[in-house]
Amino acid sequence: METLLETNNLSKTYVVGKDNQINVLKNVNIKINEGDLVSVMGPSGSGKSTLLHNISGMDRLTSGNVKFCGEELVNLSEAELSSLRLKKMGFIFQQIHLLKNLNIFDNIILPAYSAKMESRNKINKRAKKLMKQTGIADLIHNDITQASGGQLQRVAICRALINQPNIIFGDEPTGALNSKYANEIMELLAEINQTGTAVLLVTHDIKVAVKTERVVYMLDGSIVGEIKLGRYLRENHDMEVREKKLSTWLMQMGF
Ligand SMILES: Nc1ncnc2c1ncn2[C@@H]1O[C@H](COP(=O)(O)OP(=O)(O)OP(=O)(O)O)[C@@H](O)[C@H]1O
Repeated sequence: METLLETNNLSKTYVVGKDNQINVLKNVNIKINEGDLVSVMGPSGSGKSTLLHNISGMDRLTSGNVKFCGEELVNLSEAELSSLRLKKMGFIFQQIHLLKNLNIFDNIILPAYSAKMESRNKINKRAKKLMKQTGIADLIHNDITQASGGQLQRVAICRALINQPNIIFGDEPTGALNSKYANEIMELLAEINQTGTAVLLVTHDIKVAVKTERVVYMLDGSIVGEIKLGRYLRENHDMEVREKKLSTWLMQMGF
């Protein structure tokens, strides 16, 4: 597998107030290969979201570097970074940021129309295909007020996938959903990953992490452990065995 994303001693420091420095990420080294399915766990405040923001170029690191698709993010301008994010990365968050003045279909196609990489006809066709794949084909004419939370997260997934990114970053993507919807969304992300898109998720939810291929654990700004669970869809693993393995390990980590 080719390396898709790699950090080298990634550190992030915030300055709060006059001269109070907080070292939120401390020499983090993480490698994501093409097609990986990884989750990041750890206690609140350990730096998970900050890691996601820094490896995806949403935020600027303080020292070290991040290489994504062969590009050193530190060398890119803001415009180059946003173009890279638009074309090669997809994002899903706990709070689903959809535009209220656009209907569901238009929210999905917007990033592709903005990227101008393909004809509108081709984009529309892919959007319809994604809506079908994610089980929301019936919502094509609906406004975003005319869908459930679980359906809106599927809309966000379609939007994240519309430019055929190399990776999807999810920051607690199931955090606002009930357990049924959360489970469905995680199944969907695992299926999408099967088609080759890497997925990196920040999560507190063992039920989400258990469906990922490996779990890294963050504590106080550092990655302090990693467990490999294997691909559950591909290898048809026993869920109970995976859950036991993961929860025992998380307990050892102090979760
Ligand atoms: N913009 C900022 N300015 C100052 N401190 C920040 C900023 N963003 C995050 N922090 C601090 O960095 C630390 C890590 O925050 P982060 O959101 O990455 O943690 P997390 O592990 O994702 O937490 P949670 O699980 O609660 O979402 C926290 O102490 C937080 O207060």
